[in-house]
Amino acid sequence: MLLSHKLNGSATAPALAKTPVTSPVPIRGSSRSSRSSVCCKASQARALPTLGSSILKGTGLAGHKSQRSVLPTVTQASQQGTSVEPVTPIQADQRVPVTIITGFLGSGKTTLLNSILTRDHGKRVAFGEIDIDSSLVAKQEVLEGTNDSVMQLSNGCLCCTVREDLIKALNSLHSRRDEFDHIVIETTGLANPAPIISSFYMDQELPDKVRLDGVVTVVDAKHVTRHLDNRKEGTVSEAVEQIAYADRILLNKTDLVDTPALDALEKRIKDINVSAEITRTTSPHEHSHEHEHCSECGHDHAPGEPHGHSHSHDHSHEHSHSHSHADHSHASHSHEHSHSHSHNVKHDDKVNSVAIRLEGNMDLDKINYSLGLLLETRAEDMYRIKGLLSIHGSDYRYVFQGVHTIFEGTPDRKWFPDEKRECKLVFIGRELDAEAFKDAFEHCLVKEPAVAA
Ligand SMILES: Nc1nc2c(ncn2[C@@H]2O[C@H](COP(=O)(O)OP(=O)(O)OP(=O)(O)O)[C@@H](O)[C@H]2O)c(=O)[nH]1
Repeated sequence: MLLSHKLNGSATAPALAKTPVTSPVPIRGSSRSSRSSVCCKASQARALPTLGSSILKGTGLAGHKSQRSVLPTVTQASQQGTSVEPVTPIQADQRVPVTIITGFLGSGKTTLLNSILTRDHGKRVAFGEIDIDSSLVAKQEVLEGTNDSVMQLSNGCLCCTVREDLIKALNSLHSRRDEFDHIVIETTGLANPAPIISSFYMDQELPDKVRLDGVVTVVDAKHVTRHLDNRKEGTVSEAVEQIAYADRILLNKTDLVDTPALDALEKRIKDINVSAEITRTTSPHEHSHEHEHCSECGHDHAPGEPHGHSHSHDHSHEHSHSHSHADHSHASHSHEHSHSHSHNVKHDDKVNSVAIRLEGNMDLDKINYSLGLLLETRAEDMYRIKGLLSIHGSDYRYVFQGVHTIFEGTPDRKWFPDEKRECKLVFIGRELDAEAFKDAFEHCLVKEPAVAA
């Protein structure tokens, strides 16, 4: 349902409120992604898209413009001897920011959203809910003061249906953009938010109207360990994927978990996604502990009430439950072991993060080549990439981000005269080898001539 609400307060997705700027894009593109390649089974099975991270200060680009390889645009600019400066002046981004809220069943998305929508933060929010798992996807749009209702979807290719419907809804909302400041989309269902995120980049016009501001994942601190561990051989659990795509993570229901367990959980989350900011939350829920929602059986239970299934809400029991998964360690154990961010992820989540920070300037051709190669060869494993680059010969910082085959980058602001020139890159994906990544990107640095003694 899409509703316009007067948002009060600032509990909104914190990733949202940045002041964006926009500019054209010397660095942009996506590896050979095409609509067909990101559609249907391919996109459902994996997930593709996303961005909206706060490092990207609004771009004039998006998927449809980024269907080209990441290489030619930049290389061309460089070879022609042209600078990599922005082509037109950086200007304020007028597009409507959209936040996607995702999270496992019962994690507290709706409760949090309700609190966002009723607090006094002076923003008007249009809110939409999309069920990405149901075989029948239905959606309604209702704007405050009106009763315009809207779209009922039929069965069909789910990701196409979701995408087409979302694109229509957002386009239609945009025509009334004076009525709200921000759009929030809550995803329901188990799946990862990939088809929704990709919608922002697959349409021709949408990227000029709305910008994906961020993906917020609500994590149920009480039950997430089980969800993280619950995966079929050779696959990644949906809970892991939801964490991997996040720009911001709300670790919710902290009232039900003790601090050491929360600390261990945060560590496990950071092993998956090192760049998302984690905020611990306790939602103002109606029936608190008396009736805790059970995400496993879908019902609310009073404390001590039999669940009719194996898990208990008692901490010690939950620990033993998790240990019963033979190939996983429990989150609470993770702090006892030293962790590697490369292959040996203790929990066998397979999804890990590599964060690289390098002082100095990058050679445009080399970084372009390296990123292009990565997109060519590891696109399916690459859930998200984000970065801030200092490019040799440019006064501008460059920010980029990508999801699987979709990639976009743009000049940000000028480096301050006394600012240290450095590059930061974050990769979140399956089985990423930190050392190999570091080596590859170190080679992109411009070697400064040795200073004579
Ligand atoms: N103890 C506790 N319960 C919470 C908290 N946040 C939400 N709940 C409860 O958890 C249950 C599920 O919350 P919802 O907001 O409906 O979760 P959801 O993610 O929207 O659920 P789905 O739409 O089914 O995926 C409700 O019974 C809430 O009252 C919290 O911080 N602490």
